[in-house]
Amino acid sequence: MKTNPQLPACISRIVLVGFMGAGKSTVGALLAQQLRWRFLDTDTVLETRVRATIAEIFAQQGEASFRQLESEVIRDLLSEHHLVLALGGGAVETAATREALLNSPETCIVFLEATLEIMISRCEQQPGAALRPVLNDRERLRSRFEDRLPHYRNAHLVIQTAQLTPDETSQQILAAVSAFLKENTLA
Ligand SMILES: Nc1ncnc2c1ncn2[C@@H]1O[C@H](COP(=O)(O)OP(=O)(O)OP(=O)(O)O)[C@@H](O)[C@H]1O
Ligand SMILES: O=C(O)C1=C[C@@H](O)[C@@H](O)[C@H](O)C1
Ligand SMILES: [Mg+2]
Repeated sequence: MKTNPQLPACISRIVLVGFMGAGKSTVGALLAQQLRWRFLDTDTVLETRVRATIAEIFAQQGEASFRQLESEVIRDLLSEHHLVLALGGGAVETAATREALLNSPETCIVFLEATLEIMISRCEQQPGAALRPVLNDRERLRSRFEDRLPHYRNAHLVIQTAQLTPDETSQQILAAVSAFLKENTLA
């Protein structure tokens, strides 16, 4: 695990970033349970808000429109406390989203890292893989991954997940942030 020096003095929300299949949704739910915080996933919040699936939004409105909606959802959720938030894999592509994340006080950003091959294989084992627009645009997948990496790496914590279970990943995050939690929410 790599820890960047600028971890916030107080943490009242944890945001998980990383490519599709990094484990943001899986680990985020576990982490929130352990902290007794709320867990939200921007993909799910967006789908509920727009009353359409991500595949439908991509097909009907295009990716630029999806990114705009995603950025609005993230901006809104960054005002919540005691929240673990899993971001969509491509959220860091949007400059306004990156800015909102880096300027959000008391927010700890955690990058879940693995190789592209491992993450593709994790995604392919999930139901609905055939409907995922970015996953299925295979020609652009590696360049998207490489373009996003420097943004993911701006996170406060970087965790290599390839050799870990989701529970071990969650435990590593807890160990790294527990001294910084604003309130003692651990049992
Ligand atoms: N060490 C690990 N950490 C996290 N997930 C793992 C790990 N090993 C295997 N997995 C599996 O990989 C999958 C990760 O998928 P998940 O939906 O959590 O990723 P995601 O980062 O939220 O992706 P997306 O950007 O597509 O929403 C899950 O099925 C999970 O069980
Ligand atoms: O990597 C991406 O661009 C995406 C990841 C998913 O979480 C969803 O936000 C959507 O399918 C796009
Ligand atoms: Mg997810």
